Amino acid sequence: MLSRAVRAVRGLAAAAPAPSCPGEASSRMTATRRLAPAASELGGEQHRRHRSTASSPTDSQGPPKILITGSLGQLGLEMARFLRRVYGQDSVLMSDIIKASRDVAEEGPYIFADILDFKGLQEIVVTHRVDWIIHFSALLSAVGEQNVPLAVRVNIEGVHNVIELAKQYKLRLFVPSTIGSFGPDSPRNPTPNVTVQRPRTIYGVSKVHAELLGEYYHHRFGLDFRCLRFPGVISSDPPGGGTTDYAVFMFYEALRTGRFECYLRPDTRLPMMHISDCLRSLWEFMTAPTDRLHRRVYNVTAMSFTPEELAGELRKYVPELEVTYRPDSRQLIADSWPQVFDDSEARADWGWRHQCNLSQLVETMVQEVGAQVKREKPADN
Ligand SMILES: NC(=O)C1=CN([C@@H]2O[C@H](COP(=O)(O)OP(=O)(O)OC[C@H]3O[C@@H](n4cnc5c(N)ncnc54)[C@H](O)[C@@H]3O)[C@@H](O)[C@H]2O)C=CC1
Ligand SMILES: CC(=O)[C@H](N)C(=O)O
Repeated sequence: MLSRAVRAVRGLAAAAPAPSCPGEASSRMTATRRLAPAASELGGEQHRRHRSTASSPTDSQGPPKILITGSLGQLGLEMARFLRRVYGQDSVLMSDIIKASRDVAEEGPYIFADILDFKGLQEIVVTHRVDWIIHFSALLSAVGEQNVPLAVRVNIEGVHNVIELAKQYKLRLFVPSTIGSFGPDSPRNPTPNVTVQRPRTIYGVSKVHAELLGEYYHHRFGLDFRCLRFPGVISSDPPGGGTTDYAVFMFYEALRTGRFECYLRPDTRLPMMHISDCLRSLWEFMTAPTDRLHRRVYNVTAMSFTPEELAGELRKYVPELEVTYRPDSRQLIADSWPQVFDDSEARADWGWRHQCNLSQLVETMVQEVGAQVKREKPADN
């Protein structure tokens, strides 16, 4: 089965390795232009640079071997599909602590990896000759508040393990951060790359910890640590228990029932991004030449909207959509987060550009969620 993200690139030049948001012809042209040089770099200078920082200095050719932790979550599965398209099926090792479906297991290598088990991770890195780790395992903002001790272990101890491993074996390490690493004392509109960060969730605290530790290991030990602060990521895969998840749920409920009860107020503005932009930003950042990176942690975003603005756009496809609002504890979290994210440093330093705007995002989600909802319905006899 082709992934949703990969399906989204149909129509782009075959050489283009990354998914893009389906939209106007002009944005497809831009995607093709931007991606073609990146694809050609894979066999060239940039590719060799990957390997020169990797575990074995004698490997001067071939794609990087990439371990993704927490790869059965909302971002991990699509990231694995994306990177397998770029580097080949066997170059990407998916891992998690839950059992993969048969379909996922058949797509490429999948192994058990608990990020709390340092020796187990060490064995994986050595046995599979890992070059990059993309560390996705985490408890997100809302579920983190439900189980703080577990969030501390997974989000903080887990980062200690992968960071130490990356240092020992000279791996390139990506750890995502989030708009949730900011708090009520941060400027919210816009929120710059460097500003006050006093988050009020264990999720946010753990992400600030990861950012600072990664920067420290970079400066102290030369670790190739890379971190993007993502906004709410929207895809048709089930989200993992965050505050921005309402935006995904709205599509499902609109297309299933025409009604949606939102747990945030209608005017709650939050930064957001379609998964195709998220995956591409990560890959472009991971392959950016070191001399372009003036920082190790960058904000990235695509848009900001409120629940009522999203509902307004969605009514172009579901005119009868009724949305009611019943704010719960997630409102408090959202009220402390950025409303508009300033990602100008990522744009200036390594050329970040989003491709998917609100209307394109809604069009894509309506198609994908619509197809899923259709499959849920029992077939007519
Ligand atoms: N989805 C979003 O909107 C955003 C996500 N991020 C970050 O991106 C990363 C991935 O996010 P999602 O895919 O949405 O999360 P998710 O909640 O969907 O997936 C997280 C995965 O971590 C795994 N996991 C939990 N405990 C583990 C352990 N002990 N060992 C190994 N794996 C374990 C879970 O089984 C799950 O598959 C997270 O670090 C998150 O903070 C950042 C900003 C936005
Ligand atoms: C923005 C995030 O980090 C995540 N989606 C959450 O809401 O917790």
